[in-house]
Amino acid sequence: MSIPSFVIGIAGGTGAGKTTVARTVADTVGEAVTRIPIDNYYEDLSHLAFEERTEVNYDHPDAFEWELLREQLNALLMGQPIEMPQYDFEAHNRTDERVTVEPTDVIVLEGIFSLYDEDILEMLDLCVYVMTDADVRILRRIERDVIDRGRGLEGVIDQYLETVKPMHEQFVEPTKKNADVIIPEGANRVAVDLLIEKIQAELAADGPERTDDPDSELSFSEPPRD
Ligand SMILES: Nc1ncnc2c1ncn2[C@@H]1O[C@H](COP(=O)(O)OP(=O)(O)O)[C@@H](O)[C@H]1O
Ligand SMILES: O=c1ccn([C@@H]2O[C@H](COP(=O)(O)O)[C@@H](O)[C@H]2O)c(=O)[nH]1
Repeated sequence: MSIPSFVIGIAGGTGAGKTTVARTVADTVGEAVTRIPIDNYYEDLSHLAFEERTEVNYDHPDAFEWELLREQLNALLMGQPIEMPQYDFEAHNRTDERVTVEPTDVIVLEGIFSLYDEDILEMLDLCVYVMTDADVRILRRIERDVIDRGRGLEGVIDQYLETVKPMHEQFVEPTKKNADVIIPEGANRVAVDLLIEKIQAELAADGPERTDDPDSELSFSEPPRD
């Protein structure tokens, strides 16, 4: 088990390429990286019928359970495992399942509001905003929502115009000012390679032999963050 030493937030509009960037980083760097999708922290809406859940504004910050996200991120930073909720986009709801996530050296927090909450910003060492034009994002989203998230074309377009676009302009896009790095177009190879190099440099600076095994001569402990 590790005490995370480097925490990255990856924000950006829907379809910008956040998940693709985060997955590429995690797949390349390997098991030192844990990916935390903020989508897993949408409020539990089990008290609503499916039809009512389709009417919810999922692009407003109030749609998320911030307290749980702060608490679980904080626990990881203290070296404690969490029981991360899971989200089902087809059902518009959290599932009953929880997945145990052990802390690793690098945490990647990814989602439209990764750079929104002041307390979470305090926990991030590197803030990334993936910036992709709105027309490209909506085209990507139509394809993804229809193929992967069980949606109809008309519903995707209505939702985009009624909530996704206005909330993006009001709440998501302004968080770009919190970014240290802006990645154009999502899976931008040059930018993603630089991000991976930065992470590998941070890991190397922490020591290649790093371990928290108390029986190891190389073991060490770090004080929890403020
Ligand atoms: N640079 C890129 N060029 C082309 N397609 C991309 C690029 N980055 C991401 N995509 C594609 O766009 C879609 C949405 O990307 P995703 O990472 O899921 O976006 P987000 O997580 O920001 O909603 C996916 O099908 C992904 O393969
Ligand atoms: O039940 C739900 C929950 C969320 N959404 C939409 O998902 C996107 C955020 O995910 P990305 O991977 O960043 O696109 C957000 O824009 C919500 O509108 C949903 O449709 N239903």
